Amino acid sequence: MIEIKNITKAFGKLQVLKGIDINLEKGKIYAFLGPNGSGKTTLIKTILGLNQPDNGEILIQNENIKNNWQYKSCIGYMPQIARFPENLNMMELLGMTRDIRKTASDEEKYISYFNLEGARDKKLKNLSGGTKQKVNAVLAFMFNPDILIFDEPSVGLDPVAHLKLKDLMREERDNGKTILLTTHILSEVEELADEVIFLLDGKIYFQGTVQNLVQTQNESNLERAIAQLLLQTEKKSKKLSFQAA
Ligand SMILES: Nc1ncnc2c1ncn2[C@@H]1O[C@H](COP(=O)(O)OP(=O)(O)OP(=O)(O)O)[C@@H](O)[C@H]1O
Repeated sequence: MIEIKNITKAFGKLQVLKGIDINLEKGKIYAFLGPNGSGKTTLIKTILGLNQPDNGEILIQNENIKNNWQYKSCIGYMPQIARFPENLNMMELLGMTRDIRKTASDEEKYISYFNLEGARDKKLKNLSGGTKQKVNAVLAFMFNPDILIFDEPSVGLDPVAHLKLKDLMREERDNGKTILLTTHILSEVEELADEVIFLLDGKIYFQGTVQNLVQTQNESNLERAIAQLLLQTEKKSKKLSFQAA
């Protein structure tokens, strides 16, 4: 479904992605993990065409995404922070998005699912942070895309909305969608992820199931396995800087 081949990306002197190779299949939820600044959002934005990679290529449904904007219609994206035209109300925003996309949409289903009835006529600038995130969720799901990308989706959501979002992700995975998720909430990873992709220092440091990760680190749970991974890499980088000195 998504083939990522040797992607590199630098911002000035900062080499953020140093050669990423992954194949992401249909019907799976992939959780991208890694410390702050490890390149998770940069990789996601590259898949979305919001960043141009310096090298490498990305194929979605067998088509190279370079200079090809049509592929974006098969992706639903829920960003970390909602940024909307503030003077529109929710229905105007959804209507405008529908007019641009010109494809069938099912916003009413998701307005009702996320309990957004009361937000219909309110200006977006006056909505709470969590309500804006729910509007973002409606935008991500309403066109029934084959690929769904969530960047820290639970930030600001109340527990009911968070549960509903997780249920919907599982349902869509079971419908054959490919789901990419970045999160720092490890319980979310344990509950949802079919595979974990751990980014470190611009590379993929681990790819496999949560169970694999826990076993390879010889730990009792995901939190401890991740801590163990980070400790190992800290030791490695200290050793390298000691050798270089
Ligand atoms: N447009 C940009 N211009 C310059 N530097 C950038 C840009 N976007 C990201 N970076 C830098 O690239 C690095 C990776 O950032 P990125 O947001 O991909 O990390 P992340 O793994 O998503 O982090 P977090 O867990 O904190 O969200 C950071 O050092 C960040 O400052």
